[in-house]
Amino acid sequence: MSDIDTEKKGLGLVFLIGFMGCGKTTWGKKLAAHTNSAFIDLDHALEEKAGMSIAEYFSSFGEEAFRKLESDILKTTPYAENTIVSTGGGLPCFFDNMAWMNTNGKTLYIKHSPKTLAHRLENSKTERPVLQGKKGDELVDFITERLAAREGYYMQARYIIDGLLISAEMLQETLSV
Ligand SMILES: Nc1ncnc2c1ncn2[C@@H]1O[C@H](COP(=O)(O)OP(=O)(O)O)[C@@H](O)[C@H]1O
Ligand SMILES: O=C(O)C1=C[C@@H](OP(=O)(O)O)[C@@H](O)[C@H](O)C1
Ligand SMILES: [Mg+2]
Repeated sequence: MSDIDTEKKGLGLVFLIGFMGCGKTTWGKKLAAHTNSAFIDLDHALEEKAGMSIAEYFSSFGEEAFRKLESDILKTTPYAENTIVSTGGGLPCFFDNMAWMNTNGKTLYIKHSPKTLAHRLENSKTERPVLQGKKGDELVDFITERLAAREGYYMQARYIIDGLLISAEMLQETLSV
């Protein structure tokens, strides 16, 4: 298929997955702009529906309720034909969410090392209650452990890319195959 065909057809429904700080939100926005696709960040959709921030939701209702609502929003959001969806880092690892995304769209895992993720997360302004304010070596150790537990889900993605090599063009090319 030529580039022109791909541009006309669009990328379809794409789910970006991976650990907190890997760049799902950042690159989801950029890829959507680059390919004239709609953009949805599921964390943002959840905050809109709940009428509060994720941090507030966690402290009011706990993680179990958060995971149920997150899964519900994933499956009930009306997606336009060409939409880039940035998921929350834990979403693929609960219920049948990963299988659901693979059935309904193309999944792409943005893979990074714990050290890079820790560096990004320490400098990010987004509140992430799962991290409980951890920093330095404690944060690296936490990510190493949590990533090992989650990677079996992430690796079920249809496409897996090295996050250090990412660009909007590279994402578009990968997802067009
Ligand atoms: N090359 C890069 N790509 C994406 N994010 C980067 C990059 N370099 C630094 N960052 C920072 O890393 C963080 C990525 O956060 P975000 O896009 O919210 O990730 P996620 O949605 O996967 O948690 C942001 O604070 C961003 O500024
Ligand atoms: O990994 C996780 O458990 C979470 C990741 C967050 O999204 P990002 O991956 O966009 O930070 C958000 O869904 C929530 O704070 C929980
Ligand atoms: Mg995000």
